Amino acid sequence: MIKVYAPASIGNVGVGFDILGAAILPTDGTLLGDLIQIKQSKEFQLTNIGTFAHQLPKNIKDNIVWKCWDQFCKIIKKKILVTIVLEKNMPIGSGLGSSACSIVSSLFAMNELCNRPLSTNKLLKLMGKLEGEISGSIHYDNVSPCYLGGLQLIIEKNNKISQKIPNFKNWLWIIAWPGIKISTADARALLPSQYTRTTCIKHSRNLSGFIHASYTMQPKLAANFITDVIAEPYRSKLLPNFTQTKTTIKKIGALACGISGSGPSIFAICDNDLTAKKISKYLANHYIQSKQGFVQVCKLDTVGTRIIG
Ligand SMILES: Nc1ncnc2c1ncn2[C@@H]1O[C@H](COP(=O)(O)OP(=O)(O)O)[C@@H](O)[C@H]1O
Ligand SMILES: N[C@@H](CCOP(=O)(O)O)C(=O)O
Repeated sequence: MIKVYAPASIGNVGVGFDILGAAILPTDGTLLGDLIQIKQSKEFQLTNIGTFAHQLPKNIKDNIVWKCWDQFCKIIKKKILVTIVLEKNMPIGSGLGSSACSIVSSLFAMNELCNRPLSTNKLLKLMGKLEGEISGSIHYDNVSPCYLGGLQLIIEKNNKISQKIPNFKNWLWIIAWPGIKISTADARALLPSQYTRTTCIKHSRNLSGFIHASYTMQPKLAANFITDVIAEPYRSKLLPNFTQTKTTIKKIGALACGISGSGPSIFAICDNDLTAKKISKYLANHYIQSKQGFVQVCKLDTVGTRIIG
């Protein structure tokens, strides 16, 4: 039996719509991600457990884990019968890469069980394909950091899908899931198909400036480039009191703040524990909308998906 853990992720990271993603790990050691246990068996079985198992589709063939198993077997041209236990710890429609956690953990686990017939690149390509089937269009900014860890820049060039970029080890990434659901597909449908030249220039300056500041180790400059002119202007209305929350968090001392993925989770970045505590307290008291919601102080998960048992 193989046990695999796949971490939560922040898609877009504010400044890189669809092409920047960060894997995160709570500083208190909480495993904020999905777990998959897999072993070969006489027939295919999938059991869902965990806090958010009740949110999963009732029909087994609608569970993305079944789709991953089915497509993996088709690619390797062998029907490998397995028993899978999915520990669904990530809320669906959270903006924390919930579908990516299930996609990456199940494909990673199948590939390990079958002695890695697929290369890293082929596996990541398949992950992106399955993510696209769920959200309506392929994007790698959740599956790539979830799989490979760290801060991933989606390049899709020279037969490479993504590459890790430098990060600031003293950055703390505070995430808050308010306890409500926003479908990625719906949030993507909200975005315009075209942007003005001014917006394109602003976006390219922000993204290239962030990458430049990351490589030249200028944290304050990097944080100042974390501005979303692509998705936030259209999606912020879906998030409860987003504008007020963002303004207050910045006043408390956040270096940057934005929508995590397609929302409703938000993320804030700071560089010290005291500010992280103040931001967390504010979010817990003002952004959480139901008892299911949560706030976590995280660091970047530099490892990504791994075998834990
Ligand atoms: N194992 C799974 N984990 C997450 N979502 C799943 C899974 N299996 C099927 N789904 C479906 O995929 C969709 C995921 O929605 P999405 O908005 O992309 O979530 P997230 O943004 O959290 O990844 C939902 O309709 C959900 O029912
Ligand atoms: N780039 C995507 C990211 C979606 O992240 P999720 O965690 O909400 O699935 C987008 O913004 O649509």
